[in-house]
Parts: sequence; C-alpha cells; structure tokens
Amino acid sequence: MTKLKESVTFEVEGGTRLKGEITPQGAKNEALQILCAVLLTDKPVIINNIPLIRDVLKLIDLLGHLGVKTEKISAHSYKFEAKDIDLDFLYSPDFIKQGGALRGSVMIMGPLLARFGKCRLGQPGGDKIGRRRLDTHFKGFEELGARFSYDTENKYYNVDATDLQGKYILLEEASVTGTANILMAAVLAKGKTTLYNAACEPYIQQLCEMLCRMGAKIEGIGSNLLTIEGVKTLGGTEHTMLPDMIEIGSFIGLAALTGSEIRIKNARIDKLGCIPSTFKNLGIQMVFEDDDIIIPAQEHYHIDSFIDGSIMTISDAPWPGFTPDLISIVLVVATQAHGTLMVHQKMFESRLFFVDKLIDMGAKIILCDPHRATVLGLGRQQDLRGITMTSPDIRAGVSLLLAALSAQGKSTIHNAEQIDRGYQFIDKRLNALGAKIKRIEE
Ligand SMILES: CC(=O)N[C@H]1[C@@H](OP(=O)(O)OP(=O)(O)OC[C@H]2O[C@@H](n3ccc(=O)[nH]c3=O)[C@H](O)[C@@H]2O)O[C@H](CO)[C@@H](O)[C@@H]1O
Ligand SMILES: C=C(OP(=O)(O)O)C(=O)O
Repeated sequence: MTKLKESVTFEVEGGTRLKGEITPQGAKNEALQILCAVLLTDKPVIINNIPLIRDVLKLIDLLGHLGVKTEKISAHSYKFEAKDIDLDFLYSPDFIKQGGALRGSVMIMGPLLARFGKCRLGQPGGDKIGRRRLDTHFKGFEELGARFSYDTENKYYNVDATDLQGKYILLEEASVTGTANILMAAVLAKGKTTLYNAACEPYIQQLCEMLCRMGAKIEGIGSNLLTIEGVKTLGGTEHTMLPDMIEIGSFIGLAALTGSEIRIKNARIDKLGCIPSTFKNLGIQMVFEDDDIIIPAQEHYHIDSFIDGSIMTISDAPWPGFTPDLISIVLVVATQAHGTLMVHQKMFESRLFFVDKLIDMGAKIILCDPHRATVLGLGRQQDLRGITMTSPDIRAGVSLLLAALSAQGKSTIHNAEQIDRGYQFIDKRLNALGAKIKRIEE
C-alpha cells in the first residue's frame, strides 16, 4: 500500500486555461460502503475501479488488520477474503486510531454485528463540518435486537447481539452511512426488515446490488423503502464502482471557473441525478456525447433566476436532491458568474466557513449565517487573487484549489491532505490538463 504523508501543501500558479480529457475515479463514498461489505462473507470478493485515495487506502489497511486478506489484481482492482477475522483487533489502541481516521470506518459495524454478533468503534473521523451524530445507526441496530452501549469515558460505541431479528424500522433521518450499516446488518438477520426513510444515493443502490449478487434479498432499490428478507449466509461476488459523481461535479465547476474546455470521460450520466441540471442553473453549458460530458470554454456564464424572477437558490437534500458534497463547489463557481446566487447548506452547520478565504481572494460573498451564503458573481470583471490558505475539509479544499487555479498569481494551500482524502492524484491529473500545481509533502 502507498505510504501516506502526514502533511501536504499545494502551490498553485493560477490564471491558466486548461484543456483536455479527464476520467473520473471510482466513487469515494461508494468504495467505503463496498469495502466494508466484504466483511459479510468468508468468500472472495473482487472489487474494481477502486479509487486510490487516502480514506480508501486507510480502510483497506484497517480491514487488513482485522484479518481480511487483500490481493492486488491490477492498479484499481483488488480481491478481498474475510475468512479469518481477528475480533481481538477491535480491542487494540491501533484500531481506535485507525477507525478514528475516517468516517467510512463506521460501516464495519453492521457487517461485524451481523456475522459475528458484536462490534465496537471509537469516534469515527471524517470531515469536521458540523455535528455528525450516529444515533440513526445505533437505533437501527437496536431495532434489530442488538444491545447498544456508549462508554462515555473512553468514547467507545459497543453493539452486540445473539440473534438479529428483522422488523419494520422508520429511520429518523435518511442517513447515508446509517442506511448502509443497518442494511448490512439486516441482510443476515432472521426474517423480514422494512427500512423506511432509507437513503437512496447511488452509493446505496450500488451496495444493494452488490449484496443481491452475494445472495441477499432486497426489494425497493433506489427508493426510500427497502424490504430485506434475511438469509443465513452470503457468498462472494465481483463489483465495479461507479464513477465518482462528486469528482464529476468538481470537474464541471473547474471547467466553468477557469473558462476551460474539458471532456469528462465515461461519466455514467444516467446516474448523476440533478447534478448536471444544477450546474446548468449556473449558466454552464454542457454537451453530452455518448457517455462523456463536454464543457466548452465559456468566457461568461449567467446564473438563472427562478421563473418568478426571484434569486436562484441552490440547496442540498438527501437523494434525489442535490448532494451536500457539491455545495462548496457550486459556491466557488458562482464567484465568477454573472448574477447572484443564494447557497443554502442545510445539512451541515460548519461547511460554509471556508468562504472567508474566498473573500480574501476578492470574491463577493455575504455569509448570512452558518448555513447560507449569498454570492454576488464578479462576471470576470475582476480576477480572484492568489493567497495562502488552509483547507478545512475535502470539498472546501477542492473548491479553494479551483479558486486558486482561476486566480491571478500564486496560491498556497496547506492541509491539502484533506483533498487527497477524496481526490486521487488530483495534482497530476489536473497538471495533465495544463494546470500548474506543485505538491510539497512532509
Ligand atoms: C462516507 C460518506 O458516505 N459520507 C457521506 C455521508 O455521510 P454521513 O452518512 O455521515 O451523513 P448522514 O447522511 O448521516 O447525514 C449528514 C448530515 O445531514 C443531516 N441530515 C441527514 C439526512 C436528512 O434527511 N436530514 C439531515 O439533516 C444529518 O443530521 C447530518 O448532520 O452522507 C453525507 C450526506 O449526503 C455526505 O456529506 C458524506 O460525504
Ligand atoms: C463529507 C465527506 O466525507 P466524509 O463523510 O468521509 O467525511 C465528503 O466526502 O464530502
């Protein structure tokens, strides 16, 4: 496995037009679910199109410590075999450290509970973007008959069960990782589980399809009502990750903000939901050719108004609404549009604070409150200027990178390892389009 550097800085020379083709990586959030699902069987599972990003590498490492055998088949394909699982590892300090390094680790709980009757976890990591409670996960496990306890002193979540029993569960929120976790527990529970208010992002749809290929019985895939008929065991399978829709949205934003012509290859346009139409609302032109998205070089783009003439608002919502993970990108793209945009980040309360850096770069943004920002587009009458900044989270980080690429002069982005959590070799791939990004690692 690639050795990960602790600290990464990007030095970016901005103001260059980019041109060329880029192929999106496999989806980060899907990969985290799919990798956890290998724990549900002792049979081999082959996974293709694995993005080689920080969070995924860390999860593969964690699975290895749990006893999952990993074999590299090719650059992005691995074979996993969870035959001899070492549950003692759950009680080691290393486990707490490794689990705490990413959000996705929380999804080992459902599979381990279902297959071995217990699991524990310290506070999972992930973006610091506001409160990220796990109540939905644990209430779901409890509904299936598990006992849950929280060790407040050591901050451990514990679950155990002798038998999981299917039932009707109404989730209190359509949590993405929560749905994945409860679903993975329910596939091996006795009898029928009905999950209502389930998340239905493409990540979850892909997980359901993988589980069905392993022998699970799931109906309602793609909806918020999943019906699961428990089975005794699951077998092996082969799974291929979808292209990362958040990367695709980021590349659409990159092309618009830098006035560049970019072709995004093999985008699985059928799986992008309202992402393309949301960027179209910002005035960004897109041509769909086969499964590629071509964004032509556009000097100017004009934000639409609503039909009644009122100011365009873009907000996040559970799927099929607009994903919260693209809100920061939409915001940065609006800084050079013509017109005004209200950005409403409903889910997370600390995800918009990075706008102070954009304001320092010359953007006109009013942060109305932690959830809402109004962007007054500069319409390229004034360029952003390069500055030194620190990336607070993955999506803010990539938004700052986009801003730096469009700005005049040099920008320095510290804490860029945050960007590496979700974007594979981003500097190399964008430099191949003509960007000037220098990676400094310590
Ligand atoms: C590893 C992974 O897959 N991470 C994704 C996952 O995180 P994760 O699964 O942790 O996020 P959740 O879906 O649980 O919830 C995210 C936030 O939205 C709130 N919430 C959620 C559902 C809802 O109907 N109403 C509501 O307000 C929650 O209270 C929470 O604050 O989903 C998030 C929401 O799409 C994404 O930003 C993350 O990239
Ligand atoms: C919030 C995100 O990731 P995580 O849930 O892994 O922190 C994200 O991918 O934008």
